[in-house]
Amino acid sequence: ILGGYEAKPHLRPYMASLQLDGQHVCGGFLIAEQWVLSAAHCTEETDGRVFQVLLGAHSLTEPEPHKRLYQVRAQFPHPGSNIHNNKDDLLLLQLEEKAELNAAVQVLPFQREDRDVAADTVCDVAGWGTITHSGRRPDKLYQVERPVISRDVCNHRTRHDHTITEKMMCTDSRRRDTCKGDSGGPLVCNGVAEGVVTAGSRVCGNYKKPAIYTRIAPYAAWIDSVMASADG
Ligand SMILES: NCc1cccc(Nc2n[nH]c3ncnc(Nc4cccc(O)c4)c23)c1
Repeated sequence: ILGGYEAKPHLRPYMASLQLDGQHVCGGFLIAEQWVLSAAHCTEETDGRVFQVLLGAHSLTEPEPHKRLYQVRAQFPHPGSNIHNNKDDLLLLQLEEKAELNAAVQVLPFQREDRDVAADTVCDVAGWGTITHSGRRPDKLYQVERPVISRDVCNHRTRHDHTITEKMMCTDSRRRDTCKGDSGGPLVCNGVAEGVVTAGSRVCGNYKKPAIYTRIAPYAAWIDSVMASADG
């Protein structure tokens, strides 16, 4: 998160850190007791290894009462996701067991009504992604508020040049923005998860490249079908 500030500990009890060998790789969030939603692109440099999911955390390193690392039983990237574009950039992770819910571990509802969030709506996004252009990684969760920008503005030739589909949305990226390691985290508007951070052009903090999110509502049926079909 660039241009943001340290979050209040455990006020975002749905936040997940997707880790490999104890290293934060991507964000994610709890959508059901045994399920975390994130971004498919997060599996790109993992050469087939399965994530571990840290829940109940504010600090990535310090001991905290409700912090717990969960094993992942299975990972389900959206079948339409691919490395060449941002389409269908969603990843469902089934935890090895149901997460123990408490003050620091809670589920976040996601939007099921497929209607665009109005431009200028101020939403918030949090993550353990880099907090400087030089790539400094925080130990604590950071957050930032960002206004939604219309798809027409985001698709302008000088911005994302008509690559933003009706299953994506954008927020202004002037100075305050998402960055490396924030992918997979939720864009929360009025207490509901409306989008999932996708890296897009990977640029951070440049107003000419607004932040891009996969809208969740268009994928509600896919999410429900994967959760219903998986065992347990
Ligand atoms: N703002 C959109 C967005 C959301 C999520 C991730 C991303 N960026 C990135 N995702 N993956 C990456 N691998 C390497 N570098 C990256 N961006 C980067 C790093 C240092 C300085 C800088 O200006 C940009 C990214 C960008």
